[in-house]
Amino acid sequence: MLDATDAQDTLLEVKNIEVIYNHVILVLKGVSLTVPKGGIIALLGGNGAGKTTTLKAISNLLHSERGEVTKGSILYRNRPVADLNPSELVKTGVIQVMEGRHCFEHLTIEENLLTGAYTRRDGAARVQEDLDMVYTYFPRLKERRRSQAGYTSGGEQQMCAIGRALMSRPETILLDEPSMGLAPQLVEEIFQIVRDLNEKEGVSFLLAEQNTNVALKYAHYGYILESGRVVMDGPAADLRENPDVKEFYLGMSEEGRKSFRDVRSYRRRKRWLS
Ligand SMILES: Nc1ncnc2c1ncn2[C@@H]1O[C@H](COP(=O)(O)OP(=O)(O)OP(=O)(O)O)[C@@H](O)[C@H]1O
Repeated sequence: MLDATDAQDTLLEVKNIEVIYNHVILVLKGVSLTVPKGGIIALLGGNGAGKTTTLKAISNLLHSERGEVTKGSILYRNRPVADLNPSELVKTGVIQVMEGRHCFEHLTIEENLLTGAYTRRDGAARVQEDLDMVYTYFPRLKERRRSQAGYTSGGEQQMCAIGRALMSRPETILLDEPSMGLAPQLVEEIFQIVRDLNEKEGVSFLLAEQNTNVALKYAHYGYILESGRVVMDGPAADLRENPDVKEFYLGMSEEGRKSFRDVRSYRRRKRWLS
């Protein structure tokens, strides 16, 4: 079993980072996490917990949003990512799939996938091989390859966004909320593909998810963020069994499944107590 604390094969290390937007809004208040080689690591938490901000801090995308890392450090293979712009980061092996998919709507699925290969200089034949590899994992994309992306379903666009990221031959994919807006069966299908890519292609994932249930089913290790802080972390199997995680994030308790309303009032109680 992979352990996120196994320093030997560490790819990504986020060390105690603080992020401030617009010079005043403190959003991350000391977040640390590790992605080991070959890991699927889940970054969990509710709306506004700071998941997307953490991913953007890693891929150096905060500047365009007037955000900056004001404390701590982020290292990829022991190299500070602050020295790299997003395209250099892609060449280093890290790519982010943004929340909301962001396909080029007027391009076909295949044209979208090919845009993911723009940093590569290893020739058309290798790119074609990888396109075939993407179609092996996503047969739906093969069927829809001549369709304009804007006319494909939400699930197909999510697949397209992941497929496009794969075309850069990444070592690590930062995946922001892959389940967003998708039907449960499709969410499982996408997570199953994430697992396959991890096991067969060796791609590591850091995935931000509100859907704790599905994320902990497929991830090896999880970090739970609340109000910009990591409040809990551990192997996914342990988190799934943890009574607080069950209560607050899986909507279950010792007495059985709790309603969302119960959990909400419990959360309010927890806030008053803290
Ligand atoms: N560009 C920005 N300027 C100011 N505040 C921001 C900006 N982007 C995000 N925030 C604030 O930072 C906090 C964390 O947001 P973030 O998007 O990282 O959370 P999240 O965990 O990804 O939530 P969600 O699941 O809703 O996307 C929120 O309070 C949000 O309002």
